[in-house]
Amino acid sequence: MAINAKNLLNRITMQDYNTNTVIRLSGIKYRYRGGESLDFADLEIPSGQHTLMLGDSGSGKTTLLHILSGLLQPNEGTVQVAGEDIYALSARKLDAFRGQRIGLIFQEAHLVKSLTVKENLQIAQGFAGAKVNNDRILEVLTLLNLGDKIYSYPSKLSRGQMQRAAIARAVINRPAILVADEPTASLDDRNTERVLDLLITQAEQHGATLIIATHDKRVKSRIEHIYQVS
Ligand SMILES: Nc1ncnc2c1ncn2[C@@H]1O[C@H](COP(=O)(O)OP(=O)(O)OP(=O)(O)O)[C@@H](O)[C@H]1O
Repeated sequence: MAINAKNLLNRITMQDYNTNTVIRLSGIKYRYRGGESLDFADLEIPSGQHTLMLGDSGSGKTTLLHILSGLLQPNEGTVQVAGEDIYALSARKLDAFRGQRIGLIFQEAHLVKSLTVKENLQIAQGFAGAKVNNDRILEVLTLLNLGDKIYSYPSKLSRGQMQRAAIARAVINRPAILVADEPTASLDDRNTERVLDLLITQAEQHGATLIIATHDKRVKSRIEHIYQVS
């Protein structure tokens, strides 16, 4: 075949795409006990891309986030994250992998109530097998405007502060993938903008891949790529 600029470009683009894919889902099916099977379209997400998972309530967004985060093994299909077939890993290795590579933000903050904000971040560092790094904790909390809450217990935080503490915990280990489930649910427009700014800025600072699941139409204008869950 004659070598010309066009087919060279095609080859380079294809190779780049393949090596940069950070999440690859194929043939995924999940069935809750007694429920119908949820089937998901195949998905490839290039490293650093920001993706919105959009779908009606009950369509399976949370289920899919849990599957790609290593929390819920599908009945069928493969899940590759950063080149690893994650459900082929031992439970211990999968825990460490998740702690190092994936930052999760759930609908509820799920902070440990008996620990201060600082201690919650220290256990997140420990869970990923990293050494406790108090400088990093202060850096992240300051960035998220929570520096003065470092010794506070979760019960003393406002809803917005709790959510920012959950974002701090998700980004503390500079994960390659940041996953947020309905981060703007029940927030007013101003706070929705703030939370999205935080997530996008945090992801951009470390070139992280950002995945947000929502049925909040306000988020749509901020994220370029859409994966429809139906
Ligand atoms: N623990 C469970 N046991 C049984 N069925 C479940 C369970 N969790 C979810 N489901 C069902 O699986 C389907 C997908 O749920 P999922 O929470 O993934 O949807 P979602 O798109 O995230 O919804 P929402 O936008 O309301 O959060 C729904 O029909 C739901 O009822």
